[in-house]
Amino acid sequence: MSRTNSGHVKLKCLLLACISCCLIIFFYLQTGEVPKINFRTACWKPECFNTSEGFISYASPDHGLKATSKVAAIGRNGINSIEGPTLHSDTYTPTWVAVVAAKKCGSGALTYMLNGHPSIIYIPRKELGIDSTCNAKRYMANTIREFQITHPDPFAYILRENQCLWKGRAFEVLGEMKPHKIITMFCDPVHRVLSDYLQISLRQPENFQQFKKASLTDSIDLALKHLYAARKTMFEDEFASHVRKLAVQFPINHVVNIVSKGMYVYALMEYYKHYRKEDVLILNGKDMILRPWEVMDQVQIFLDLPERITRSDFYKNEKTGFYCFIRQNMQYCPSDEKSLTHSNDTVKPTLPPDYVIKLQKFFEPYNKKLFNLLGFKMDWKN
Ligand SMILES: Nc1ncnc2c1ncn2[C@@H]1O[C@H](COP(=O)(O)OS(=O)(=O)O)[C@@H](OP(=O)(O)O)[C@H]1O
Repeated sequence: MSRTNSGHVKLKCLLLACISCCLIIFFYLQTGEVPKINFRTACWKPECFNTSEGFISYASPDHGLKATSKVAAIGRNGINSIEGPTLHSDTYTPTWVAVVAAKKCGSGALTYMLNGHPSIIYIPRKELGIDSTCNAKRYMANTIREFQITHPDPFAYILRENQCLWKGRAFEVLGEMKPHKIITMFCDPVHRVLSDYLQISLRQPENFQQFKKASLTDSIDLALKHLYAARKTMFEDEFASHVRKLAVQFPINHVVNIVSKGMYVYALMEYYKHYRKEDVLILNGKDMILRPWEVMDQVQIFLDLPERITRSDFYKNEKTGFYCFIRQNMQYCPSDEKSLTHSNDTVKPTLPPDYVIKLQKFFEPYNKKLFNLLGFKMDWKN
């Protein structure tokens, strides 16, 4: 072999090695798994790179799951086209659902009640023993696999991870373990400010220290000042991403967050980049308080589950004003201390009327954008 020829061969090898490294890094970033190259079935044609059944197979432990097989045809909402692990047979796999609701909009009651459905398993995050499931990709993927083995029967697994609402790409890192469907819940952003402030000041005093004991109205003023100034100096896209970052990068107790977390449109926009609209269910927190059985119905239809939770599973607790859920051996009936802003017989804090107006004015354009994106309005009036 001539010197030039061997030089070319070396160069080609080097190039091939570089491409392989890039692919491995890309794959790792996407899935959190180190890919194992199966040379026997390797396909180096460009079209192979577009399919999940190309030359890469998973090196993760085999729990009896076929990592690359297709999700079977289940449900009328089209999840049959989603790639995912198949359990035990090629014809059935449970639906993975992530509840990512706006903080203080009623997702606690929602998930608890849904857990009363015989075909739903709600997995509390504390059971997973991690702080956040948005980015703990390897851990999440393994835990989900294990749950699928220990609970092979139920139709849907629900995980509540409200922190992920502001990280629209959050679940992408889970790769094939990404939830199939998303349930979110929004409520009146004006009332949410009060609810959030009280939650931090009364229930999380350790976080409240850092609020520097700003009063509710001082906190709102500071937050509005920041957000109006940012809006003025930034382009729309830049501002949207700034709002998303506030919720994620600023500490939980940052005053700006009590207002910015009500600008739901900027959270939802990101979700729609990663999920089809029909795979995202938007619920109204107000319905959860007034007609929880209707919310349950929406979820049952969305997940294509048999209607097991009905109106007769609810009764009103006149003392708290909330509906309680009772079904077989499950009961959810929060005491009047659970709610920080609602109760029928104790005086709860309210927002001063001038602050209601200030906040309504601030949220108006963002609510409008949200309703345009949704194609329907949410009634948040009391
Ligand atoms: N049935 C029932 N029982 C109790 N509470 C109910 C119920 N339905 C909705 N809500 C409203 O849920 C609000 C708390 O929301 P979250 O559970 O999402 O809070 S958190 O984000 O998990 O901290 C909570 O807000 P506050 O009343 O402002 O505390 C409730 O109004």
